[in-house]
Amino acid sequence: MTPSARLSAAIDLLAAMEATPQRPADALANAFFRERRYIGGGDRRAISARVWRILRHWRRLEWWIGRAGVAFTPRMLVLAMMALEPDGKENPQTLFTGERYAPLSLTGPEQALYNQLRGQSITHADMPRAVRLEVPDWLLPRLERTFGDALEAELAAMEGEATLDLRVNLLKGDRGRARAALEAEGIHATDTTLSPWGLRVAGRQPITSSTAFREGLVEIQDEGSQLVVAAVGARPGMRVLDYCAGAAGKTLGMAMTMENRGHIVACDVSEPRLEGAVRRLRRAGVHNAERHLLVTGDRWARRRAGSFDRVLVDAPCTGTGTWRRNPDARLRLREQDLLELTAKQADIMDRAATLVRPGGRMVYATCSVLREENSDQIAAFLARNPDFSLVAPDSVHDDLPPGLSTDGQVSLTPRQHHTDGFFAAIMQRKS
Ligand SMILES: C[S@@+](CC[C@H](N)C(=O)[O-])C[C@H]1O[C@@H](n2cnc3c(N)ncnc32)[C@H](O)[C@@H]1O
Repeated sequence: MTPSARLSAAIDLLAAMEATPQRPADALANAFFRERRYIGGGDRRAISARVWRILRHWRRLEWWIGRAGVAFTPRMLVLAMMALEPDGKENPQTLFTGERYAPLSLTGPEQALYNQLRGQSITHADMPRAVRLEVPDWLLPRLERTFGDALEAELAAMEGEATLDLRVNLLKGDRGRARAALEAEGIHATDTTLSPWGLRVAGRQPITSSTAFREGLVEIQDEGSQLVVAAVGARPGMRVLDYCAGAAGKTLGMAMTMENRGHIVACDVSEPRLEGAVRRLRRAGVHNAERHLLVTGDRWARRRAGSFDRVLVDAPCTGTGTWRRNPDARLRLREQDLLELTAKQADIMDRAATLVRPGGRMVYATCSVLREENSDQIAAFLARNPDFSLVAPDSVHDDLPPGLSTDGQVSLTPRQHHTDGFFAAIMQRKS
């Protein structure tokens, strides 16, 4: 594709996002490219890179467009980003040509916007703090409560691009073997510093078509997510429950630390998500897992009360820890969502707790950085359930690196740990 045609496709993708603002950008982009199979891998990456860069700067671009008093359109967004790029080398005149596959020529107001913004810095002193930090107004006080003086630095790190991490599946081989297998296919990876099973891949690489991935030797999983698996400490012979298993991302990790021995149940209320687990479990060579769809008034849970050594609650959450991957999620998040999610998290935790055996452990985790979903939830749960208490990671079976948690709670952030934002709390039921 020519640079103009790529630009045109980026404008079309932004228009699709504007038309359905409640749909996640990555799902929209997947559908967009599926309908345009003629767009090759390199073009797709270039188009997505432009769109994701705009998503990361959305509130500031919106502010500049509003200040200029022009209509807020995908073309204006693209132009504003071009004008405000610190080392912007693109010339809109040569891209908006109106020729075949290129965007139409610039209108007067579009050219005026570009001229007005060119050479300015994207962040302006008059911007409200929430605009400058690219967060919804209602969320700013909550983020201030979480991060205090470190807020700006933490949010700056959350604006960066996420790393591409893999978990080596010890059921199939070790880190050295996985590194070598990937290297043989031109994929350079280095050991992660916190997860004992992680590899970090340099740049964007087509992992899913590699032999190591197809044979189940590696799985794509953020290092933070791997550390949640480590916090559970699932061991061979245990009975383990992954209560919000989704497509089994963490079930796979726990089956690995259980060395395929004992029994693990992956539960969820979503049938399609659990369905997604089947292929992954098979590829990873997991033999000790069962799936169970949770339904209202489930007798399955009642019959298994107090029977699991480990229960993981990987709760549905705002996903504020994954903004590096999904910058559009910031724009979609509403206060009502947070209120509904915190009520749901408390309910799920109470239900899951009934399944823990005396002396067993429940690990509550989210990929959120908000206290409301993390330490506040734990404090409220412990007040409601006095037979549970926080415990430090197991010193005998410890996959968590030292120093990450002393009180049984782990808070990871992109700035401090170079992972997604994750929270995990380890709680033990009285014997
Ligand atoms: C954060 S996701 C889980 C991700 C998954 N553990 C992984 O590692 O890939 C949260 C999951 O909770 C599920 N969920 C929502 N409400 C639930 C409920 N009441 N009980 C159990 N699971 C629930 C959702 O369907 C979703 O799959």
